[in-house]
Amino acid sequence: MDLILFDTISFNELEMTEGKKEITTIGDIRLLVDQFYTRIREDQLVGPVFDAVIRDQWPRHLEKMYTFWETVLLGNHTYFGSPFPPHAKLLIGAQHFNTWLKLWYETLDAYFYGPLAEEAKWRADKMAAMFLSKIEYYQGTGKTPLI
Ligand code: HEM
Repeated sequence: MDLILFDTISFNELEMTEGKKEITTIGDIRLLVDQFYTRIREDQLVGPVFDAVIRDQWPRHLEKMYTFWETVLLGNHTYFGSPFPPHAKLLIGAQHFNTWLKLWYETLDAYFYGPLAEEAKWRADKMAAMFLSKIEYYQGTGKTPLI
């Protein structure tokens, strides 16, 4: 009986991590970011919002996002921007952020497991909530964001 239980647990753990890896290198960050924005661009709700701003500058945007997530997850400080301002005047709300987060979680779960994969979800959750609350504030008051 014990043996059967042990086998079941091992099998489940194997299935959860099979073909996946922990996030450890800039190559992992690039894979994550590339796969995520491929999903973003294919999405009918959020894809057009990105494309309207980024147009033919996707390589530049992806390079910036590699540095952002490399800084957040690997602690190599290569991103020196201000994340919020490009979002301040976008006509987006809770539904857009929910879709963004769903695609982010799906991409992470498709390729990665482990503490940094979970941290990537946690960080994105917090930033999405912060962005949304600032956007709603600016949309409600008509004020211009300072930072
Ligand atoms: C539906 C939700 C979102 C939309 C539509 C969106 C859209 C955009 C757009 C249009 C840009 C500017 C790209 C450019 O000018 O090249 C941008 C930049 C960026 N976004 Fe988002 N974004 C969303 C959510 C998020 C979230 C949740 C995060 C953080 C986890 C994030 C992090 C960033 C960062 C770091 C930049 C670069 C800022 C800089 O110029 O330094 N975005 N985003």
